[in-house]
Amino acid sequence: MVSVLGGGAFGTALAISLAQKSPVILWARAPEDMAQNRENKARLPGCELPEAITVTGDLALAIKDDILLVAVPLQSLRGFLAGHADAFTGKTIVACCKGIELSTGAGPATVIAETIPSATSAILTGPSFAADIARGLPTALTLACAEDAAGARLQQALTTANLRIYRTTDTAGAELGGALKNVVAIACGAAMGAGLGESARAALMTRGFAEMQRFAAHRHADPATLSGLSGFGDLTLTCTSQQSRNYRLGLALGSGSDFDASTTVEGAATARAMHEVAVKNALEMPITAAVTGLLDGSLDVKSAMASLLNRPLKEE
Ligand SMILES: NC(=O)c1ccc[n+]([C@@H]2O[C@H](COP(=O)([O-])OP(=O)(O)OC[C@H]3O[C@@H](n4cnc5c(N)ncnc54)[C@H](O)[C@@H]3O)[C@@H](O)[C@H]2O)c1
Ligand SMILES: O=P(O)(O)OC[C@H](O)CO
Repeated sequence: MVSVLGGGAFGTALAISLAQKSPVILWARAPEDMAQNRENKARLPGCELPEAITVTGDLALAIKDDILLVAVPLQSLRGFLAGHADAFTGKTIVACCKGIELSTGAGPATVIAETIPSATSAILTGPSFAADIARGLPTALTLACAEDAAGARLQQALTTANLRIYRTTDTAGAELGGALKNVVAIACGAAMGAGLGESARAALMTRGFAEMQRFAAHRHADPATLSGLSGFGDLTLTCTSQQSRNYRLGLALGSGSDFDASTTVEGAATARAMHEVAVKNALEMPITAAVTGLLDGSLDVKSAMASLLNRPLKEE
């Protein structure tokens, strides 16, 4: 059996998807409302929880299963795993989060390997909105696991009628694609929010993709992974849809409107983390630098765009 740890939008959607095949335990920090109303009103309203889902706040019960999908935000992943390290020993842990740690520059597969070395670690990533998965709309994701046999087992276990899963052993590429596309989505939202137009967005997506490839090469990821669902696929979705929280944060920054600070926006911390790694390693990441400036208030969108346009001309 599979357990899902994390009762936010994505954890709930994955549990709903898996419940088509078998019973699922969904662990949440505050399970009461979901358990009582059979709906995650706070994060995924309008999606009924099937009977096959047991909602619990008892982590020991959830961790009994062998396959554990962990859907907490990336910046919380290390603390969450380390806080229950004994219980996670020897398990198969699939990180369902996207980002790079601010304190270390590590992605989710590395965080699992460092905190629970005895675990088999994997990542589930790619273009998908929780609401689409929960509604049973067709979706394709990437499962990355360095051990191919374990990856194949997970691929089988997590595939459902509407959720098609591809697999790779390139965990570095999969974790970077999912993390970095969020930063580009903030940039695209900001450009659209400031009224700079769709041509500007296309330029940011393309040059943002070049930054993703550069960063991934620095981490020895396979360039082909970046061209797949977890990279190009998720970049396309996130930079073009108002369902994306990263894109919506960008829209708010660009248009000067308010944004609910309690929203999970992985790209904000990831932009800062990437920028630090880029500066330290002399990687050219001007869009990431511009997003970092927008987030800390040192740049506005028009001057950020001007700084990108005024860079020395170069070959593509
Ligand atoms: N929502 C989507 O459409 C979607 C799709 C694909 C991937 N993701 C990824 O899933 C991850 C989670 O996002 P989400 O959409 O579920 O966010 P969310 O804000 O809806 O939920 C986050 C959940 O994590 C819990 N949480 C936070 N810190 C915790 C901790 N220390 N211990 C235990 N629980 C903790 C919160 O209580 C909350 O229930 C992110 O990395 C996101 O990029 C989300
Ligand atoms: O709402 P976002 O911006 O976190 O995007 C959700 C998923 O990552 C899209 O694949």
